[in-house]
Amino acid sequence: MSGTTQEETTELRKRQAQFAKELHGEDAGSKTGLTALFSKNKSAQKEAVAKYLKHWDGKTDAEAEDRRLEDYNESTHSYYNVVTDFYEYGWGSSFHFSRFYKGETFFASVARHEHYLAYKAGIKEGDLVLDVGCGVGGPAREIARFTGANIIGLNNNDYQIAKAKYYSKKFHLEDQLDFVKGDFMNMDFEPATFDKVYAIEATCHAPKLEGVYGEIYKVLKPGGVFAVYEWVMTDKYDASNPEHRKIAYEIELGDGIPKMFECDVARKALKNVGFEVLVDDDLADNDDEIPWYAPLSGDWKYIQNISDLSTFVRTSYLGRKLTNAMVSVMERLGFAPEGSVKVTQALEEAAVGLVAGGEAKLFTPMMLFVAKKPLDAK
Ligand SMILES: CC(C)=CCC[C@@H](C)[C@H]1CC[C@H]2C3=C(CC[C@]12C)[C@@]1(C)CC[C@H](O)C[C@@H]1CC3
Ligand SMILES: C[S@@+](CC[C@H](N)C(=O)[O-])C[C@H]1O[C@@H](n2cnc3c(N)ncnc32)[C@H](O)[C@@H]1O
Repeated sequence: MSGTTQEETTELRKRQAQFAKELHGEDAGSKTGLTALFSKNKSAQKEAVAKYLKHWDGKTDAEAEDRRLEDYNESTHSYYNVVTDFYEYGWGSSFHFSRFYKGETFFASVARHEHYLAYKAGIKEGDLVLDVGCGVGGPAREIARFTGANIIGLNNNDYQIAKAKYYSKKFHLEDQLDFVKGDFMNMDFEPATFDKVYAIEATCHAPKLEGVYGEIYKVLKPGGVFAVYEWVMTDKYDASNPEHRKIAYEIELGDGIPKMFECDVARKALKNVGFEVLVDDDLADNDDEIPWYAPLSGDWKYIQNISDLSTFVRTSYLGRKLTNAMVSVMERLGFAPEGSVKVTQALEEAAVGLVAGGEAKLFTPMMLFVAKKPLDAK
């Protein structure tokens, strides 16, 4: 975190890149989903799962929380090393939630959620844009096509960067897109580089929101805009209520988040680093007939379209049990690496916590903030 020297950062990056090669192989980009899972280096996968789960021992006291916050970089890196194949298998290449219109397909709603953020940020052709925590580049590809902007994706996970690069070549978007390795708590870009910055369901992995928002503020040009879909606990959340804390812990554990912050913490952090907040809107706080957590809810009444069936089969409660059983057999037979079942169990906790948090409106994955760096900022 803070106090890390340049040598330590370079050393950490080298180690993570080497480990990624060992775990996923040289041609990491080309294999997807469970096919990729079955071709992992088995001992490296076991190590990656252990590295991720070492901080998740059920403890929610301040000391346990501090350990998770301190180790956020390695811990998140390990989390995405082990979940990326499952995410792609179950959800596609955009790792975020979205609102659903009646009759709209799953993938149309995911794309619309991305277009909406681009529209709110005012991203236009020729802009230089930073995507903070870009995953395997699903949103960057969609927003590049939608707006004509040039986008750099920043990510601390080598496997996801390799995949994002592979896809941008495959879809002939290399002229508009680039993907770079880096920690969003300590960015390497020159100050005042970008016209716009966006982040989709990524900055919640930060140990301190002022840290990541401060870096974004620094790399934005004066007058530039930052738009974010933030994961936060809502004003209904009460950390002293054990039921509420249990839900927050399930979300933290299953989603690789050191600590879920409350909405007001995010709001204040934006202001503290110098932003002028233009939009402050929880997009999940509505009466949508089909809630954002519908695919995970297991309620078949939410299937809108025949083309959604394959997604729903993978994401619903029954579908997840089926995947878990399949992975369990494959692990026992030695086809899937040791630890794969533990990963499906952690993801199950995520799904349960997210649906419970969504139903009770204790949690939102789409707290939309649009914030501006003042024109006269230094
Ligand atoms: C972790 C953050 C900040 C965002 C990711 C949001 C979502 C894309 C994921 C949250 C829980 C994930 C699960 C799956 C896909 C991606 C998420 C919805 C699965 C459906 C993938 C297939 C597995 O068998 C079950 C997973 C349940 C959780
Ligand atoms: C849930 S995924 C969202 C990815 C992408 N925004 C999308 O919607 O598809 C969160 C992303 O944040 C990245 N991330 C987490 N912590 C990071 C850090 N400290 N620095 C850079 N990227 C980080 C992860 O590697 C992952 O790609």
